[in-house]
Amino acid sequence: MTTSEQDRWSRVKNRLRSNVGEDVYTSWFARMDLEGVQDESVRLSVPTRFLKSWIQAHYAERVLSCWQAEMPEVHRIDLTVRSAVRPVVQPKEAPAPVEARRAPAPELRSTATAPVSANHDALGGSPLDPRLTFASFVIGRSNTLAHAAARQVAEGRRGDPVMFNPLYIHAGVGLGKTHLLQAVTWAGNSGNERKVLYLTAEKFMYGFVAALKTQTALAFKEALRGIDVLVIDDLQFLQGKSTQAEFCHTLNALIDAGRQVVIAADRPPSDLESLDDRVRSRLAGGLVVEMGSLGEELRHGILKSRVAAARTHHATFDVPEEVLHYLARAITHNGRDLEGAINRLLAHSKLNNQPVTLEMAEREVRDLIRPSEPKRIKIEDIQRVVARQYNVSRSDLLSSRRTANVVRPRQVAMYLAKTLTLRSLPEIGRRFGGRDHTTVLHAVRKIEALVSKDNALSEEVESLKRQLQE
Ligand SMILES: Nc1ncnc2c1ncn2[C@@H]1O[C@H](COP(=O)(O)OP(=O)(O)OP(=O)(O)O)[C@@H](O)[C@H]1O
Repeated sequence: MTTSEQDRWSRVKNRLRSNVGEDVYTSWFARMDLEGVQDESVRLSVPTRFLKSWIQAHYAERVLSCWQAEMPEVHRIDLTVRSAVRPVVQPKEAPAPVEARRAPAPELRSTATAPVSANHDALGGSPLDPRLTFASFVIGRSNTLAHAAARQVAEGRRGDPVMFNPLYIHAGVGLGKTHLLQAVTWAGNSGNERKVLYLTAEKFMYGFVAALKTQTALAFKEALRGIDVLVIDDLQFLQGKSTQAEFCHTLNALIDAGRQVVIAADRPPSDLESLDDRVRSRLAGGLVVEMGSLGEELRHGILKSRVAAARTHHATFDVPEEVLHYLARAITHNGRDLEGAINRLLAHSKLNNQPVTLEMAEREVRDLIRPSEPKRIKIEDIQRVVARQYNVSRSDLLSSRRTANVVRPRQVAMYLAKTLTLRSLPEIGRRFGGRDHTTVLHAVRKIEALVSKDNALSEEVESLKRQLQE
């Protein structure tokens, strides 16, 4: 490549960087090379097929226009996968020991077909519950999309194009994240064709720390990257700079190598405040799906499926329809309480040798219902729900930005914090990026005045309240 071509390429890259932003640039373009320019076409290369198809699908136009800004005569970009155009040159020096020669994160293509069982087994995924499968997962309005995406991932075969990567599922406590992730793991592993590894973020963290201590970190990383589908649960618990850096490498390496990553957390990527910006943007770059609260119909379905599961071991156990309806209406909190209720009815009817009745159910699950206790709403929940409704991030709400699309949602969130929680104005101010209590008071008054005359806003606020109180 001539010096002038190199200079031009640097300028195009700079344009691209400012066009797409630093995060996107680093994730997708940092390893794109110029192979040559001929007449009207430019040849670029990337190290993996996945990068190629992603850039073609999402950024082809922008890459072309950045080139055209430098060279108007360019009308075509040919993007190739590097190994196909530039054979890897073996180093001349004496061969390094095998461990040291292992490829770092970006060159993981070489592990694509490597046998991984030994290391994979050594990795030891987190334990799986045999009951948490697709067969026992009940589909309802709030989880249809998450279920469909998870199924699609589970049914993929080695070598299939990966449609959304990572698949990121978030939901509140007990709404079925672990169930869905373990279902993906069971189903993915059942064909024995792919290696699917399920890890909680804590296990990932401790596995890495333990590996570092026993000097096996390299083998651990290799093993981790040698699997086809990595499933990570409870990502909100991932902490520590070096673990996060390792997680980021693993994520990039797997995604670039066309392997699937599935993640669950209790909040969207933008709210994982302890994670580095680059990781967050990479997480948000796949498919992010929220599972909402369990509606009554879904709760009823879950109860039914729990009873059916119990009956496989206790054939005489039965729960009348009216009891199921009562429980589905009364236990609104989460899936774990539904499971607990059925377990109690089962224990009670077995131990006392009595059939389940409505009266027995009311007595046995009383503490799971807490009818008079209003749900305690947290300021973070308000911020999360408001941010989602207005399509801004939670950090926007806490920031000092004063654009209209952020100011109004922030005022609504402050108003809800004042009306739905017992927090004082100064406390609310502190929780909204360290604002003064007079700012909160102004927001509360403003929204109070507006809802009395603006029907649309009043409906929005009511809908937010319903979502928070559900
Ligand atoms: N759609 C569903 N179908 C069947 N069971 C469900 C469903 N949603 C939740 N459950 C059940 O509710 C219980 C809690 O679900 P799970 O452990 O998956 O929640 P989670 O979202 O991972 O919670 P946490 O945030 O506490 O980890 C489990 O027993 C699970 O089987």
